[in-house]
Amino acid sequence: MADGTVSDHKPGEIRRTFSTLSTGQDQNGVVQPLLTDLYQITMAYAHWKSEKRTDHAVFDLYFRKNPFRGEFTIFAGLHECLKFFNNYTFSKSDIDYLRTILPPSTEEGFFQYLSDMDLSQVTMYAIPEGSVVFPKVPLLRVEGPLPIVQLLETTLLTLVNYASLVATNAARFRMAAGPGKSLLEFGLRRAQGPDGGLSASKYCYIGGFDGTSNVLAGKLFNIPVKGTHAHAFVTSFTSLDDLKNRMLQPADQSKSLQNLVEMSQTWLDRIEGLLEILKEETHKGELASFISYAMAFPTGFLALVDTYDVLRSGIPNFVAVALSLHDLGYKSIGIRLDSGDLAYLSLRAREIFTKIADKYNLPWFAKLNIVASNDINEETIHSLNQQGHSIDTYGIGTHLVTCQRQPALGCVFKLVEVDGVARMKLSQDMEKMTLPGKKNVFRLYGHDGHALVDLMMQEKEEAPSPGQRVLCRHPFEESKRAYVIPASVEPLLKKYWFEGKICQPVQSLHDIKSRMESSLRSLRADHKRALNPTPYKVSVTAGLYQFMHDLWLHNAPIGELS
Ligand SMILES: Nc1ncnc2c1ncn2[C@@H]1O[C@H](COP(=O)(O)OP(=O)(O)OP(=O)(O)O)[C@@H](O)[C@H]1O
Ligand SMILES: O=P(O)(O)OC[C@H]1O[C@H](OP(=O)(O)OP(=O)(O)O)[C@H](O)[C@@H]1O
Ligand SMILES: O=C(O)c1cccnc1
Ligand SMILES: [Mg+2]
Repeated sequence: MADGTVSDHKPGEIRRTFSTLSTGQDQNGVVQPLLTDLYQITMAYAHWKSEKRTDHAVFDLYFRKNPFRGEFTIFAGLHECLKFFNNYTFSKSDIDYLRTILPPSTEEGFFQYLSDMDLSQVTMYAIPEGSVVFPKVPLLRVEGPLPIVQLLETTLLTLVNYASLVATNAARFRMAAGPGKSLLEFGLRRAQGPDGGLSASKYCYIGGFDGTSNVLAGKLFNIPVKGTHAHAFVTSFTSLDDLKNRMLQPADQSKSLQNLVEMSQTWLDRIEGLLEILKEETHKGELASFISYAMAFPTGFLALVDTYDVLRSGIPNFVAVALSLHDLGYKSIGIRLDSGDLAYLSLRAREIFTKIADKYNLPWFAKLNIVASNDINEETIHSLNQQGHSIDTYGIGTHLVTCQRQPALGCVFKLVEVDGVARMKLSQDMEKMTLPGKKNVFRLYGHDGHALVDLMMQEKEEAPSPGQRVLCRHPFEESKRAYVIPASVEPLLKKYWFEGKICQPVQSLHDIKSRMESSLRSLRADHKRALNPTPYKVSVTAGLYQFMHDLWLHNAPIGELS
């Protein structure tokens, strides 16, 4: 991203790419077999002792409800799941530690079994990362020896849950802001710890953000890093006397050094009438800080203007320094607003920039970038849009990365089949029933290219074909059903892990971001609107419907009244 709006540092040539990470170093050494719940290990032991080592299990990873009162979710985290699979081995120190926490009666053979364990007998199908996904549909289908696949549950969930939640949050911010705005993730300081911060930067980028302030995320994931400066930089200056270095080299290297402090003061004199301020009112410590920043970044000057008074001090000081820089051949970038009424202040700032542009015949000045930050959430952006504003870039931290509106997605990992026999978890709550058996999933599209419905079916059933009518049933409500004649059909689950290897081309973060954009585009607008969106239909074939309802009746005990 090189929009030139905010000081940015483009990815360097020697930067490690996302795909090289996948083959080599771990981004996150924390992701390892012991990053799991104790009960996975105890179940593995019990399975091992019960001779269930070779039972062939199928598990589905899915969520039950879209987050943020929305009707869609962005699936993210798959690449990290594959890296986890690739590196899956219990080290000697892992085994030594497990010996200390399992009862002394634990048989030696089990520790040997763990030491020898790899994922060569595990197969994983997944929906491509960055896809729009819906409740109940398996995002991952993991098959293999029962104790081994069970052991993967917690780690897969921790890799998918937050990634998908925060990517979805980012996509919602992007939709609220609109395509023309720049979105920067500023959340590291407020995230749930260092790993939360790093994951947020990565998955917000997938979800539609343009960059992050997180430097390590930039280095690790090749994401554009961007930023402005803080209030502390402004308040660290008290007067112009704080400026020891006052001379700046003009852009034309053949010209001699010029005194930026004198030039800025002269410009303040010249603009005070036009801006209807008194030049004495502008804070001279603030002016000094702007001059200092401008000296350091003459081609990337952007000032935080709300430390003292946006209209009577911050903006006039910025304008004076920006016009001085212009005299020296440099174009400034803009301002950041971090408090007050962001709609009103952005409009007033634009008015002032336009006045200057007209008066001094500098059309670019009217287009200066206005960055807004300060506890912005999705509703704030919708509200700003309604009010009218002139913000070009949003810097968003807390609400984005902490997902304050809904802090967890609630993905689950459920057993659906053992040795070819379907399993089903019953619940009073229909939402919590598992859809039994090994399933395939297809997305059916209409003639206008929009997705109509996701259809799950038993693995043995024939895939739907374009132009052929197929009955799509609500999984639980008998009366809800519809015939669909799809214009096109997309199989959603692809084989990603087989015989100990990743078996699809590794996607870069940029590929995943592009998939997110195209996948979201294929969703009708009414499913995406902020208020009361229409639910997208997730359905099952008549065959799967009958199968699961028979199994349901078979498993549910018949009560007796007395
Ligand atoms: N025009 C606007 N419409 C809706 N919300 C806005 C608008 N302008 C700002 N906001 C939001 O209103 C809140 C204002 O925050 P707050 O009440 O803490 O005041 P503040 O501007 O930060 O003042 P101070 O810096 O003096 O504490 C922020 O969450 C901000 O995103
Ligand atoms: O508001 P967020 O969406 O979380 O975005 C990140 C915030 O981080 C910085 O604030 P800082 O840490 O300086 O604290 P303050 O603005 O709350 O005083 C910056 O000025 C933003 O306001
Ligand atoms: O660069 C910025 O302006 C920034 C970075 C982190 C948090 N708040 C602001
Ligand atoms: Mg702030």
